[in-house]
Amino acid sequence: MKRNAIQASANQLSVPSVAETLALRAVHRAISDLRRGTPVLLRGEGQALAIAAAETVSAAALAEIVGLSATAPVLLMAPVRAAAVLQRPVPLSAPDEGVAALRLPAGLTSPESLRRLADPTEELLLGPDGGGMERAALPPLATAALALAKLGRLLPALVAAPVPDRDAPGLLSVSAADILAYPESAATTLRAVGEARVPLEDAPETRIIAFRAADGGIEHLAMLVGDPAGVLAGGGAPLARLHSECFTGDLLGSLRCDCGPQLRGALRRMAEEGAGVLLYLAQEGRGIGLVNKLRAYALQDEGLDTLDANRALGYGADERNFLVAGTMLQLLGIPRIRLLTNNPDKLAALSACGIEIASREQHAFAGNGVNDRYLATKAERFGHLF
Ligand SMILES: Nc1nc2c(ncn2[C@@H]2O[C@H](COP(=O)(O)OP(=O)(O)OP(=O)(O)O)[C@@H](O)[C@H]2O)c(=O)[nH]1
Ligand SMILES: [Zn+2]
Repeated sequence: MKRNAIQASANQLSVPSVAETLALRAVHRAISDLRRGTPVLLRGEGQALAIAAAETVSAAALAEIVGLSATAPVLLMAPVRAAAVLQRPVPLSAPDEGVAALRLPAGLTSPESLRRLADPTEELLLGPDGGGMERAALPPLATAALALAKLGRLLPALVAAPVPDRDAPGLLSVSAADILAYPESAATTLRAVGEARVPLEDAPETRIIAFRAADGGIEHLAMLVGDPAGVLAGGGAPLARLHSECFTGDLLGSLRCDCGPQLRGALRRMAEEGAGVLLYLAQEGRGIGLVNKLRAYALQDEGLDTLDANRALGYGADERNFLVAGTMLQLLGIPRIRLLTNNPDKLAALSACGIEIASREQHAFAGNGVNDRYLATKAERFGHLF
């Protein structure tokens, strides 16, 4: 069997320690619990917080949290969403505190009202005065709580109540510090787990290598077109593209974005040159997931642009971590590239991972009438280099 020279080095950089594996596993399990509406116990700094996602919490889970705490639960949200709910600005108590707590009036504690309070695509439940909702003191570990909901690609809104710092029967305990370290820890434990030759319409000489992190999350893919190792051996830099998954654009040909033409265009250009590597990253919707991207589209149809729509949901404009891409290139033995992109963040992130970017290759496609505003926002507000 003929083996690609690059494939041989496509294994793991270093074996994760037992502690690292346990930490990743606990966070991954906690994400699953939040997604199915089960409460989770956050622990750290001698404190503990019982949380459940507002989007999925059941009446039984709410009762469980209430039963564990001496105080009434509060609603944790991104400040921008809290301001929309209260219908007045929410000044932050510290410059980097990306979370606010709201006291829940008695009439607003059903799972249905919590879900609606969390979701900006729903009609506001409250009157113009905020319906009796008030800010509350921020409980401990609130930042990690919001981060966990985001890792679960849920709306970043949680019911939360401080509880005694000891195990609670039936609830999974997870360390707040492990949650905050998770994106980086997961990226550094990637290893190649499967590969095959997959001739593509646009690039017949293509191999696909799948990478999986120790958390067992969704795999990232590398498409090796032609012979990138040969280009490197000759002292050159192969073409490379970091492509974040876009179900609607890549698979369905959605006109709302430029992902489809960018994906096929990159593969075609690599095939024409005889070499290239396309990293297909499991970062749907700039890292907010497909469901939230659909919500963001609904908000865009009401007038917000792509950046403000993300923020209205409580997410950042771009939640991606490109360390996964840097790690994959290292595992593939590709330390030097010519990067097809218009996004300055990708250049900075790969350089920070020690990848040498020999040049940036522009990767722009004409608007189609539907995506013109999206492309304009990328240029004007994301600083894309068109
Ligand atoms: N949240 C959100 N994500 C979107 C929207 N439109 C497209 N996306 C996602 O944006 C990502 C596209 O990213 P990339 O193709 O890497 O594009 P980019 O960051 O503009 O960088 P370059 O194309 O390299 O210049 C995909 O994950 C899409 O699903 C949108 O309106 N909202
Ligand atoms: Zn897209």
